[in-house]
Amino acid sequence: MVKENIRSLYNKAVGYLSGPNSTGSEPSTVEPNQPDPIYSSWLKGHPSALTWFNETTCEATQGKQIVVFLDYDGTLSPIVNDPDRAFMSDAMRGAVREVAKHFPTAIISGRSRDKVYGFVKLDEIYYAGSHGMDIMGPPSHVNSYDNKYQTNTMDKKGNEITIFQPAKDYLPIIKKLLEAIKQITYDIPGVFLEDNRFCISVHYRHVLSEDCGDLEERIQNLLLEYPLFHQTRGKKVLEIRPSIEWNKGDALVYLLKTLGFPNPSDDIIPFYIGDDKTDEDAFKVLKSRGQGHGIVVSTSPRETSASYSLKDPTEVLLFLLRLSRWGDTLKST
Ligand SMILES: O=P(O)(O)OC[C@H]1O[C@H](O[C@H]2O[C@H](CO)[C@@H](O)[C@H](O)[C@H]2O)[C@H](O)[C@@H](O)[C@@H]1O
Repeated sequence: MVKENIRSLYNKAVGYLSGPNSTGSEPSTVEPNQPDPIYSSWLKGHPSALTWFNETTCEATQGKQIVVFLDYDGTLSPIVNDPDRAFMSDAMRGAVREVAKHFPTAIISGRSRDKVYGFVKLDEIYYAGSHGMDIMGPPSHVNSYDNKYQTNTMDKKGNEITIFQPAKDYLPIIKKLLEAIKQITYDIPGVFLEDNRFCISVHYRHVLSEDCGDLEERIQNLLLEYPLFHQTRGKKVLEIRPSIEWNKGDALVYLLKTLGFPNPSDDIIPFYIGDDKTDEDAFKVLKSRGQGHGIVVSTSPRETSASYSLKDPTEVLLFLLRLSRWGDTLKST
């Protein structure tokens, strides 16, 4: 039954990629007819994870624990104009669910944890919101983190979980900062503010290009009054966050520790798939630990610490389905 589900999801994704005359075999249309020479040369340094993750590489993972980390926007859902409508397809949800049946799986997003959960709606995975500053992970008995920021509790199903919020002390001031940002940006048409609990997103996708400089200047000036915060950038978004030494890479390490894999020498293969600048922190961690594989989602060449690439969420879907099929094979052997 599970195998049937995976096969039908996989065929659907392959059919989608191959177009209406699809034979159901691996899509040849994944490669454009006229490959861009710059992209092709970049691909040599960051090969497609779809090409690379074949039977031989799967075999090489045998005996090792695969752990899967996923970004949300631009990875599990396509980038869309309205941040409130970045829905995940049922096929993608099904694929993540299947992967999580075989391997510990976590989503690490810039969104608030509640918002990501609202899109993903899966109880069988872990979530880290606010760029990793709000983690819902496995029960942690690890002492190396400040217990002040760590709470052991139960999820809806009565399973033990740990909430880790290293920027907890900043909550009251973030609320104040959000109000201040509202006040200085209300007269710039197209600005959309998103409360990501421990971070604030200032979206400028719909702001006229001639107003963008002004918007950024106002934010910079305001941040002079809030020295405990700084601004980073995502896709058409300014992200305001507490200046603590914590990012998606730290969240990945935290989750690996609480999953029982504290050391770079542990026999595990973590995969991290993401499309944004903030995902680079996680790619760097994997690279420096010499553990697992970073997979960047990008249709164009870019500077990255990831080793492999996927073009878009549709290719992410195919990759996840392939991973879950491999998990199925492992189970039956
Ligand atoms: O870490 P992520 O899960 O990738 O979150 C990063 C930001 O993603 C969202 O914004 C981006 O996606 C929107 C929907 O596709 C798009 O409209 C926006 O322009 C993108 O920047 C999210 O809304 C932000 O709060 C996150 O910081």
